[in-house]
Amino acid sequence: MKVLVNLVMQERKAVLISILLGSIGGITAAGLFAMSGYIISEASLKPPLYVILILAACLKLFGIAKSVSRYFERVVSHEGTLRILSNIRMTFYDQLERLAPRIFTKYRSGDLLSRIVSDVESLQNFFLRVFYPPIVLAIVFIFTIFFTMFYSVWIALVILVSLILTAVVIPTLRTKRHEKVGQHKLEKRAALSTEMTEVLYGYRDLTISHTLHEQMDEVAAIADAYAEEQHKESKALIRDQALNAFVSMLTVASVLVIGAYFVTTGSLNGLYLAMLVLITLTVFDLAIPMALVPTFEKESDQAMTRLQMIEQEDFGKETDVGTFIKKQPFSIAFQDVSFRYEGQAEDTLQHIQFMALQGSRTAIVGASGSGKSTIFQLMLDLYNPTSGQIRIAGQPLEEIQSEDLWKKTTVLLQQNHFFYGTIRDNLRIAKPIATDEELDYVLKEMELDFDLNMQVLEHGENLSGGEKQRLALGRMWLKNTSVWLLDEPFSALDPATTKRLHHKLIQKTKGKTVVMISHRLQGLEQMDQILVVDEGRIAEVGTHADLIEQQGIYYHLKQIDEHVLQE
Ligand SMILES: Nc1ncnc2c1ncn2[C@@H]1O[C@H](COP(=O)(O)OP(=O)(O)OP(=O)(O)O)[C@@H](O)[C@H]1O
Repeated sequence: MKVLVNLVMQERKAVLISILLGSIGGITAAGLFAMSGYIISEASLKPPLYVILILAACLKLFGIAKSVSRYFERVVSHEGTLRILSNIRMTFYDQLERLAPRIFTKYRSGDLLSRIVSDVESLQNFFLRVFYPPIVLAIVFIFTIFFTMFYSVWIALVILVSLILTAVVIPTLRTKRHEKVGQHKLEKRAALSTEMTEVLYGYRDLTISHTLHEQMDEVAAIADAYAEEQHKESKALIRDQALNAFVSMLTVASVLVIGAYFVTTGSLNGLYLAMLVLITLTVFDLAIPMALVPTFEKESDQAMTRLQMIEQEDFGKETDVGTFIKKQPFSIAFQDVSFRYEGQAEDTLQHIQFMALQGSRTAIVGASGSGKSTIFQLMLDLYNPTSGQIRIAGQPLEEIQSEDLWKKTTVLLQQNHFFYGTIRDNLRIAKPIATDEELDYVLKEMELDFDLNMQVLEHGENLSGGEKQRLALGRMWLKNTSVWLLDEPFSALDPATTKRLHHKLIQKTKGKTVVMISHRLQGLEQMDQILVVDEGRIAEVGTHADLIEQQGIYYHLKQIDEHVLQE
């Protein structure tokens, strides 16, 4: 709640103008109806024409003032809300960006989508319906009560008591129930978004495996549950509004009865009765939406809490502290590093110890599942070691800002994302200022015969596996920092292309620190050291020649590799 108020108060000017215009709108509306009541009564007494004319002119004035102030109140408050939402989105996006590579270990993408779209969207009600309308209502009521007191203290008292009932007592009594309904609705909405995202991602696989219908049934069940929560909420809202409307009507009736009684006793001039009844009717019309305040307040609060959960999530690293990596290219050292994935019974990596010297080339090889990519992820600070230490340029990794590390490394992962757009857009991710000549050169280096304007479909759907890999390598060519980390850069390429690109890679990375994971064992003769990983341990270390001479795991893997190639 405090956070929400702070966010709204960043738009102080919009808040003040909305309150001012809202109050003018409310008071002029009350004035308009009061004046109408008065004219009706006055007209029955057949006053001179000029009196009617003056009153009618005032009526018009009130009408115009009411419409103009209402219009600008809406404009200012909605513009303010849009700015507030935009600030929230930016803040949330900054948090996501900071946590992005690690966040998927704890959150599913559909849930994140729901937070960034629906939860942020829910917050618009906070300013528009929760924050300033009650202040406007209070101002209009104070004005009305003082105005009414001038004619009858008792009628003013009736209005005051009814106001407390509609604006405070009834909403407070119902807050508890709304809390549950709102919470369930947000949870169901997040679940629906999560399941829908999964189905969209896996649509093709589900269709091929004939399980789409079952999956869609599950989604439909969640959608029904969400619709039910929405239905429950709508019912509660309507009930509350109806209750407020009932109290309002009761108040109007009371004012009429009490007023009529005072007219008969002579303590109220009958000329003012219609005016008092109509002013009461108008101001209570403004009070009816107050029934919705607790619901929207709770919903905003819960949505904000869901957004904040991510900010408060402990991903095991303070990314905003630490010094910068100054040395280029830098060395990477693992000192007795062990690592266990959350929820796993055993360590995936055990006592990993090695040093990739600055400007040297290291290859990590080993069987599938031996832990090569995990070493990589630790190196990139995507996970923290369970024990031991990783040092970058001699500094402990935990003291280095992840973003600084990522900025200074050229990283190729096994899976790379391609965006809907052109080849140019997809390459420029690595270097936004790259010229077309530069991009064309990179495409040529990657042996890709693409036009820069060629359309890339979502997830690179219209590219082959090898094309995607070369396009991703092209990004590396463009980024070209002094440290390269490559996870299976040629796994989707044929041996001949692999050989040519491997050669180019060696040329391109001269004098840089290179760590490359490789399944296949071609071209590792140029590596300064090869680490052979076996079941989470480093089983062998040495150059190609050393390891061949040792006739250990590497030697055997190499023999199998060559055998496979010959086949
Ligand atoms: N996020 C994760 N949570 C739990 N276990 C994981 C996770 N990622 C990988 N593992 C497990 O850790 C082990 C090592 O995986 P890793 O991806 O490091 O192997 P790899 O040597 O790179 O394999 P490949 O050559 O097939 O890519 C595997 O048994 C894998 O199942």
